[in-house]
Amino acid sequence: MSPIISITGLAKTYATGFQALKSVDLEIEKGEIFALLGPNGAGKTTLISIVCGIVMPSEGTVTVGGHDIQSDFRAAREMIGLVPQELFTDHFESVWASVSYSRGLFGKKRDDAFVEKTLKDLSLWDKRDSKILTLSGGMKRRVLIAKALAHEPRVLFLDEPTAGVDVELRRDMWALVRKLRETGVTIILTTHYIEEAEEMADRIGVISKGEIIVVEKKADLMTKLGRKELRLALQEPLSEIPTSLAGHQLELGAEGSELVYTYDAQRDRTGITGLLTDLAAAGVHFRDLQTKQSSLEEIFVDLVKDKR
Ligand SMILES: Nc1ncnc2c1ncn2[C@@H]1O[C@H](COP(=O)(O)OP(=O)(O)OP(=O)(O)O)[C@@H](O)[C@H]1O
Repeated sequence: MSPIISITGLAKTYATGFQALKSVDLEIEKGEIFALLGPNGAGKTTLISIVCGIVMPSEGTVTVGGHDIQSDFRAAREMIGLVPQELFTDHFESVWASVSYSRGLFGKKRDDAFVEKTLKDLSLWDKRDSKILTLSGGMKRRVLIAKALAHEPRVLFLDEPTAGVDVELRRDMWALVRKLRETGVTIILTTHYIEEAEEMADRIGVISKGEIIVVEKKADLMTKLGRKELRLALQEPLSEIPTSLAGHQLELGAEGSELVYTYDAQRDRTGITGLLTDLAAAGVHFRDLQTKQSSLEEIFVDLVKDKR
């Protein structure tokens, strides 16, 4: 697949002297959902803001659909819709006026049918004449998305799209993002909610202290970096791990009634067969077992911790 966004050697030092981004290279593929994960202050908003032309880069280049964001700003910006974290200024406008205005800002021809379709897709049609200030928080977020989509962008940035929204609205937003992707829109979202990245993303980039430390397909990230655990529920609790089992990666859990074996599922030899043989020889019997793959959250915490 060809990249729709190419970022090369991107760096940003703010006027305070703070270096928020350090030589970031990243390609976003056409039609994917890309999640950018990172702790507070990692540089997510700075990165998005540069691509959207809100913040000037200190070094490096960015192209969107082949257009350089500096030398060919208008063409690059026209391809992008941005759903910011912050809410509105146009409280006294109606939903319809606000969304139509956003379209006009990009010099697009008036197209009432398109605005109508966008509002309908976002379940905002009934609210088209309502003033924005009368809407609930969830509805306001939908309006932000409608405004970002009003000029028919090919790339949509969502900065923390579901921060502070309830579970139901979060699910609605996820469904909506998927629907948008089906129409060929490329989606880049930043999120603190690992669950969101796990649920939504095709690929995940992890940013920490201004550097992209990992970019992987979600499934690869989970198998490559994830570890598996084998939990054995013991017939008799143990007070300590028998010395004959010291060669295995074991821990005692659940007050001695469980043995937890951690292994790398990618390796040819997981060591499970040897472990089971040694357990039998040590007279340790179990009544049940289960395996668990580490979650994206555990992987993320490990990655970011290593970086500190
Ligand atoms: N205009 C600015 N001037 C100086 N420093 C800034 C400016 N904007 C952001 N920073 C700093 O740059 C760093 C990265 O900020 P950024 O907003 O990009 O992080 P983030 O990953 O989006 O974090 P969050 O999830 O908290 O929004 C932070 O330490 C922030 O304080």
